[in-house]
Amino acid sequence: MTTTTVQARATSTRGGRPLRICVFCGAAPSNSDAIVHTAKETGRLIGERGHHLVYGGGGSGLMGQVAWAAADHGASIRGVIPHFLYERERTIAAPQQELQITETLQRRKEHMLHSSDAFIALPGGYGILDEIVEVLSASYLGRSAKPMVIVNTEGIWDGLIGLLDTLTRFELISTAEQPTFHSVPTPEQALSLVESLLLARSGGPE
Ligand SMILES: CC(C)=CCNc1ncnc2c1ncn2[C@@H]1O[C@H](COP(=O)(O)O)[C@@H](O)[C@H]1O
Repeated sequence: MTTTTVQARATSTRGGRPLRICVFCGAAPSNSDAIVHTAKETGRLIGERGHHLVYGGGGSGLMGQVAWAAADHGASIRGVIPHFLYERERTIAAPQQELQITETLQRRKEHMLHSSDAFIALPGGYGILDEIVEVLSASYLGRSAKPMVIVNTEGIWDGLIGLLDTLTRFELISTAEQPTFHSVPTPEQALSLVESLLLARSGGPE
């Protein structure tokens, strides 16, 4: 499938407007070239495929890499950042974007959940862990049907996936309400999966 075809099909899934793809990614830079590459690739693909990036609003670390790559490839961007993190995560410049400053971290997550069509989680720290669990629990509790795809570069989410399996095995998580999330090795696969999932449910829940 060519990039052009994907873009045309993907944008048609939400009444002709770009897909709003929320990328969760760390504020730290990481010491792994593979992880940095994943961040840049994700931004590049979002721009090249004509999508709209929603992200944490910072210029630092992997977040900044995603945002700059997306901007360099023509994406429109919305950054969502709590007031108290603005100084810390904007010491390194971020690209041109529509900036939403929230009162709290909780409001940031609510805003991201509400204003995105799908979520892609990249490597990150406590913040990303918190954001992944937020989307999973919204799905588990039936409050969101939006797809989430985890990019498992360097196998960093293997532990989390194993933990969820363990909780399920001990029947601490109900299998009936299993939240749907997908784990893939590359940004290319993440974007293609998000596009096909949204295309399949075109006209489904916003
Ligand atoms: C699961 C857990 C103990 C969470 C507590 N800690 C946090 N909760 C929510 N957002 C955070 C937390 N720590 C950092 N963040 C923010 O989430 C974004 C990604 O952070 P991180 O690099 O994954 O870190 C950054 O904007 C960061 O400032």
